[in-house]
Amino acid sequence: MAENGEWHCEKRPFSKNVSFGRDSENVTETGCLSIIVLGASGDLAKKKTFPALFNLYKQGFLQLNDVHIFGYSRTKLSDDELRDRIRGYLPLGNEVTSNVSNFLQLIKYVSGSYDSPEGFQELDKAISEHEISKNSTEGSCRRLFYLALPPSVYPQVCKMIKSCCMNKADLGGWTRIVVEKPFGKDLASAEKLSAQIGELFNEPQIYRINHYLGKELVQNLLVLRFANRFFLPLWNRDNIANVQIVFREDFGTEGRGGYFDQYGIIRDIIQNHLLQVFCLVAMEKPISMKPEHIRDEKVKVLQSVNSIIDEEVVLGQYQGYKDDPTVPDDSNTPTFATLILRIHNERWEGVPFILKAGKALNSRKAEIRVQFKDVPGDIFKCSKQGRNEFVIRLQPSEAIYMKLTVKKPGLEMTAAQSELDLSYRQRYQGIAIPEAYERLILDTIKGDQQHFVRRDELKAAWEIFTPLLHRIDEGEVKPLPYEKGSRGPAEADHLLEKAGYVQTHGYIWIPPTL
Ligand SMILES: NC(=O)C1=CN([C@@H]2O[C@H](COP(=O)(O)OP(=O)(O)OC[C@H]3O[C@@H](n4cnc5c(N)ncnc54)[C@H](OP(=O)(O)O)[C@@H]3O)[C@@H](O)[C@H]2O)C=CC1
Ligand SMILES: O=C1O[C@H](COP(=O)(O)O)[C@@H](O)[C@H](O)[C@H]1O
Repeated sequence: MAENGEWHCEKRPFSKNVSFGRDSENVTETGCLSIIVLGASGDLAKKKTFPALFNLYKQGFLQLNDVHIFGYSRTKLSDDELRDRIRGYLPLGNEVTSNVSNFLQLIKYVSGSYDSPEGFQELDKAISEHEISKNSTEGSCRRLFYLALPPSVYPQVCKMIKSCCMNKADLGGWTRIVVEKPFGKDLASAEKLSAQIGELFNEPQIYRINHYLGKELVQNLLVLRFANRFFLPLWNRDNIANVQIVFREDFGTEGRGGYFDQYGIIRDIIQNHLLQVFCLVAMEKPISMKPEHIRDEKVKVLQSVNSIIDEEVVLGQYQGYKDDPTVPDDSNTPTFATLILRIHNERWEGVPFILKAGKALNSRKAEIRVQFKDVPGDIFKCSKQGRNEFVIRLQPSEAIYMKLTVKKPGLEMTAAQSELDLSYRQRYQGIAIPEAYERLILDTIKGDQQHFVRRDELKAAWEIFTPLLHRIDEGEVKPLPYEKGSRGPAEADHLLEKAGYVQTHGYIWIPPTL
């Protein structure tokens, strides 16, 4: 931040960094960089991966004289055809046209299969040609493989990368792979996938991406919790009544029904995105901000979570979900879930963490809501007004606000609910908040694994949900129908109430306008 209080993003060359968690410390990164997007013809690649690379390019993190980007998939495409597919998805501000075309010229396409060496050998040749053209010493080059592919092909693709496309020697260069969620369907399948990939790559080479960890306010959580004195004594069972972590979408699974039906809302959102947020809210203070220290604490809190009980789960499926021709008529897949996690430790015993996610609801938002207990000896009858709440709005309209009771302005001594409000759009005017993928891809290039999921963390996450997921898969726990555009099943609100959440009636936070 500049002295005048404004934030700005410097245009700068890719810097040598000192992040913890790199493949090897104290190595000067001089070799050229190849970013290979596998599954380049797909949805994620065009909507997220290439746009994120474009943003990094615009800010000077990817340099024309240093970086090359390769797309790889089975679809037969020319370089220009791939560029044309991508062009329409690039986030254009007041863009100079030459920026877009220079970026697109960085991209080459190679077509090949995922399970035989020919295509990968051709890819390796193309990468090597690029490296040679940049006069890079063999072995000093950096190769980043982004698997924008269905997880079913991860093992074979990793084998092919390992046998055909690795950086040739260890002269400061590296080979890293980025894998997308869903990483497995349950504990056994995730462990199998981890073992298959783990035989080929070391943990520091594997980046399990979860884009929620790249969101601005998720990245803010540890700072908020551990850099502010006033939260430290309050953040525990003595003061906090309950915590909600909520994800809502106001659209259904249209166009993705086939994928979604095999996974459901718990695997799609709760086991990964909401659980990562949960870790950051509930974990103990790490020894330092080093990635391994943070991830150690996340694993500890995950391992302290009790088994989920059926009485603390409400599942829903929106009416019309099964109209999608790719969804079976007898689908038992939940598109909505509210469930309670309970942590068996000194800080959190007895505090319900309510995780809620749903598709086709009445609004789109993601937030964390920490509700405090009632004031003891309440001389103002504050509890009638509602409880103190600390809310972190992850999206849309990023904000942090604190609901508190104040004297209503005027002659009378009346208490009323109000808020201390840090709305980002208002407070940080003119600051573009980076896209999650942009940040995370930059981390993979820097070798910073703080915002990526470690193998033992993933295992602990699946351990929490697998028994419930199996009961759902077996049809033992069934989703309740709910209307599209509603709040979800009413039973979910009853569960919240039962868990001790007290809703403030007649109060609504309105994001300030400029
Ligand atoms: N799309 C999104 O918004 C998000 C996606 N993800 C994850 O990212 C990954 C990629 O997602 P997305 O781009 O949507 O997926 P797509 O279905 O678009 O698949 C990507 C590419 O993979 C190839 N492919 C598709 N199905 C198969 C198959 N059965 N066997 C081999 N290759 C196949 C296709 O390329 P070709 O046929 O040309 O080889 C396709 O273009 C997935 O793991 C997904 O869960 C995560 C978060 C959000
Ligand atoms: O991973 C996924 O996330 C999106 C929601 O992402 P967001 O950044 O827009 O909140 C969700 O729609 C999708 O089902 C899921 O696979």
